[in-house]
Amino acid sequence: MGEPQSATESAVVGTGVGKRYRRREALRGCDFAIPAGAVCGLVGPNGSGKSTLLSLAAGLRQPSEGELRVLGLRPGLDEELRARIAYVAQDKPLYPRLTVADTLRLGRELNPRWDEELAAEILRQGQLQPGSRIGQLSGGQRSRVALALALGKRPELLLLDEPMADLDPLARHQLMGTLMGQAAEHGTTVVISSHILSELEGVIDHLLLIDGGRVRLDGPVDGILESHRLLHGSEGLPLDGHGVVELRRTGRGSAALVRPSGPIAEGWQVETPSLEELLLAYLRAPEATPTAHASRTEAAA
Ligand SMILES: Nc1ncnc2c1ncn2[C@@H]1O[C@H](COP(=O)(O)OP(=O)(O)OP(=O)(O)O)[C@@H](O)[C@H]1O
Repeated sequence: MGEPQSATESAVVGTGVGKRYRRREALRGCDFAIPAGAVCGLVGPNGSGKSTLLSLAAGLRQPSEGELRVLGLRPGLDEELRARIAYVAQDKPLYPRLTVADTLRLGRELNPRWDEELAAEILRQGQLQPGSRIGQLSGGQRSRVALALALGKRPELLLLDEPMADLDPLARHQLMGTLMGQAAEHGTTVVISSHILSELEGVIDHLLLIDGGRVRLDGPVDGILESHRLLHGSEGLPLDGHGVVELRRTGRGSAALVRPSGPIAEGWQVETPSLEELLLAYLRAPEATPTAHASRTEAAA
């Protein structure tokens, strides 16, 4: 078994990763590095390639081009990796005929580092009956079982594909708290895809934004926010020389998200964007200049 990754190493590294499904190109030329111990938000519009990227990292598929390393190994090819990562797919595949208790027993039998107490607690919080069949649970209840299995495994890397999408707000809040507590306690790297941007604020410390199968942003959240400014002002104020991610009209004038390259012209009201404001601007402006590499470099500087 390989050595655990130190905090300075990367847990997931993509180099020119591409994935093609027959004629459709889902990912192209993706370069990124998610540090070990990070909680990484994987964000992008529908069909941008998030699930594809997670399934590659989980070793369920192989890249069509480039290289992907997970905990220093090749997912799907290096067998030992299977025990060290947990993957919760978007459709939460579980055995519908098994009961909740059978499912937990399977987790216990298959995973040497199984944390029974944690898995059982997650199920108890959702008031799930051990004798209930998986096939008769609601979508949110199945998500809870899938998360109990994944967390109970005590993985070094947790890959979560929209894990909270069908949970009610209270359950989401509670499970996110459990997830973050466990990640902090055990130094688990978490990669979580989500469309609920407010859910990621204050939770993730690394951002991977993909759009149209390409990486647009990859870096520490603090550094990315710090390298952008949100501007409000009257229409026609100059933005010369700055990298403009988005410029739009508002009821009272103009708003812009920019990557400043020097002093900002007088008249603009200047703020550092929140994570949600930054992500919304990028998602609204899909054709903006690709900035992935520059962001990472600046954020690291
Ligand atoms: N098994 C498949 N066969 C063919 N094309 C696929 C397959 N899975 C995904 N795709 C295509 O690859 C692209 C990326 O899909 P993917 O599911 O990775 O996106 P996503 O960002 O996870 O989307 P969403 O936010 O809707 O879940 C899409 O154009 C999709 O139609």
